[in-house]
Amino acid sequence: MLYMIGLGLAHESDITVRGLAAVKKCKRVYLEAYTSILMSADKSKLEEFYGREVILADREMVESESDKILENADVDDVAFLVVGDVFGATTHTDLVIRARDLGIPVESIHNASVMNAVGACGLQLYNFGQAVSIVFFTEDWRPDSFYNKVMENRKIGLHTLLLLDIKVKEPNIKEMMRGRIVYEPPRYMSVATCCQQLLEIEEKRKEEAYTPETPCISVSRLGSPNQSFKAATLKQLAEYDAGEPLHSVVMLGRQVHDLELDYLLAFADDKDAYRKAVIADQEYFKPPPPPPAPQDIISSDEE
Ligand SMILES: C[S@@+](CC[C@H](N)C(=O)[O-])C[C@H]1O[C@@H](n2cnc3c(N)ncnc32)[C@H](O)[C@@H]1O
Repeated sequence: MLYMIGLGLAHESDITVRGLAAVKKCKRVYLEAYTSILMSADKSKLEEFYGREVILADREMVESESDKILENADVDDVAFLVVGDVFGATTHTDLVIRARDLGIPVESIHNASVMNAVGACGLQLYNFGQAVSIVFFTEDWRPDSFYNKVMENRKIGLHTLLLLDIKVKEPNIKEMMRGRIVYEPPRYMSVATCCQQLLEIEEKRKEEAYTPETPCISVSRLGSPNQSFKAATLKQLAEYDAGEPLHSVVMLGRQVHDLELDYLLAFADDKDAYRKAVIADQEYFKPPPPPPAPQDIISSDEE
């Protein structure tokens, strides 16, 4: 059996009771170690907690050497651990498809994901549109495909969850050209970098999917003891230090319920200014008023 197990967001003890029971009986335990990090527990802490060896599975192993992970999984139990939920943002459906093709039974054991825990900022999950990923810009690669999705969300008034790039175990390109594999230190995109990149793309596209005054929320270290939120405009968050990783950003849509706003104001330094920014933002993509009902149209003869 291949067990796909979500670890939750921060602590080794965030794994579910059923997940832990499965890990303990598995012959091999892999930890997917490139799309997210368990903020309050490293490999050795996990090994101590599970009483089992944990094998780190980097991108290369999961994407190109999945046979290693799936070896004998038709007769032995193998666990594949994913920070957050197994199907939250990073889906790992490829691995499940390959297991199915090999006749290996698969069982998923779910957990909290950034995709649902973000509700802790006070916005209704029902009012979120498409989530987008923001990747680190390089000198010659500054992708803006997220922009159209944000525009689509904002046109129908929905909030956007922006998930930020993380780079673990990235080879240094210059060293690679010299034929040596040297890995860069891990990098996690900050709220400030994300917002600066967003501002740069708006400056380039000028279609007003959002503006520097658009209200946003900085979300850091969700689910950990030092989880924090900051409600501010995009421009303000471009200068904001959100502390240790992991970070995400939420950009508000026009549909903000009074209760959502009340909740958010607790995270704003200047509550009055933030309320004004939210109200002003509701003018963007505002739908035209509905046409009058036929009985309300008074003809000029009747007047
Ligand atoms: C590709 S997603 C992986 C999501 C994970 N599988 C899950 O279900 O939560 C990773 C990105 O989500 C965001 N993220 C994940 N956990 C977070 C947390 N605890 N606090 C803030 N952002 C988080 C960060 O932007 C991070 O780079």
